[in-house]
Amino acid sequence: MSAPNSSPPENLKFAIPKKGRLMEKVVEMLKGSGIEFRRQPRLDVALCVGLPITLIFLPAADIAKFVGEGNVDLGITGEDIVKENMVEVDTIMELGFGKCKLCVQAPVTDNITDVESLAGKRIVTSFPDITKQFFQTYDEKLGVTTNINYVSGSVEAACGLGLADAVVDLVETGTTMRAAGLEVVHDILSTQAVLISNPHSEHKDLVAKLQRRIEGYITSRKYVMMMYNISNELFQAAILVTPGKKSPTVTSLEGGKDKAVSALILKKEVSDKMDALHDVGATDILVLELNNSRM
Ligand SMILES: Nc1ncnc2c1ncn2[C@@H]1O[C@H](COP(=O)(O)OP(=O)(O)OP(=O)(O)O)[C@@H](O)[C@H]1O
Ligand SMILES: O=P(O)(O)OC[C@H]1O[C@H](OP(=O)(O)OP(=O)(O)O)[C@H](O)[C@@H]1O
Ligand SMILES: [Mg+2]
Repeated sequence: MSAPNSSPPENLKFAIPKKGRLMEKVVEMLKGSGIEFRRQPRLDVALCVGLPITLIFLPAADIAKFVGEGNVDLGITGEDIVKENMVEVDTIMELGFGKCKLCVQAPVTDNITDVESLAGKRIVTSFPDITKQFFQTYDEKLGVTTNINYVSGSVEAACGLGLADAVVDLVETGTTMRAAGLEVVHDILSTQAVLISNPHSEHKDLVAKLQRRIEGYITSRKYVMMMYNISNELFQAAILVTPGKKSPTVTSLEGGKDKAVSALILKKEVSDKMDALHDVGATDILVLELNNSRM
């Protein structure tokens, strides 16, 4: 695989998915993290504004290999792809999107409950190495050879077409699997999108800066700022409800009888926390969206 070499040599090379659901999320995340770029139509390389970074748009399935081999410094792809490629990369952070499971799936009508009974049969997948590794133990135990065939997409069609007895593919909602008349026989692994870097990259400082920016953005998507007033007597009970990410910020209100508290709250807990604060006796409860953060 040759290095993408159309960027200034001193720039950090950052590979991101060129299409699909991961690309949409990554572009949104980079924008929110202040990593702006201008991409010309049909070009797979873009320079970042005000940062010595060249973005390279690549198929998600190729990114782990590019990072592992040092063709690029940094990349975003699925953990499933990192494992399938068996490359040595540093996983800098989990990104909280692209979450799904890699599962062994078989036709519902076959009523297979034990994955071991698929050893020695025909399996179709886009993850041949993980699949091979998974079935190896059963193959050795039973003295058989599972027949694993690679396809790059639409894996679920393989059983219906008579090409496979089972497939190994990703399941998120299960809609694709059910539409193909399949069911999960066994979960192999859980995956999500990750930021990965080449262990020998010369851009450690810039990688650390990008990590801080992305972490700040992720925190600002996960949390809101909750503010309220509470009397001195009820204060201890209230801060048990809102201990904050590190600790709440507390100021005394004019007159000294009440306190104003602000604390970060997980978005998913907002309604429960507001109810609990109301029950404790807090007033003037406000919830503010975060634009960005740096912890
Ligand atoms: N349904 C899904 N839900 C969540 N994450 C997913 C899902 N499908 C794939 N992924 C994650 O995204 C990675 C890339 O898959 P994706 O489908 O986005 O790319 P692609 O197959 O190259 O593109 P496309 O499907 O648009 O042709 C997968 O390896 C996995 O980590
Ligand atoms: O459980 P679900 O919510 O249905 O999602 C799982 C499906 O999503 C992905 O397919 P994609 O749409 O990317 O098509 P592809 O297989 O052609 O890549 C994956 O390969 C599964 O088929
Ligand atoms: Mg896909």
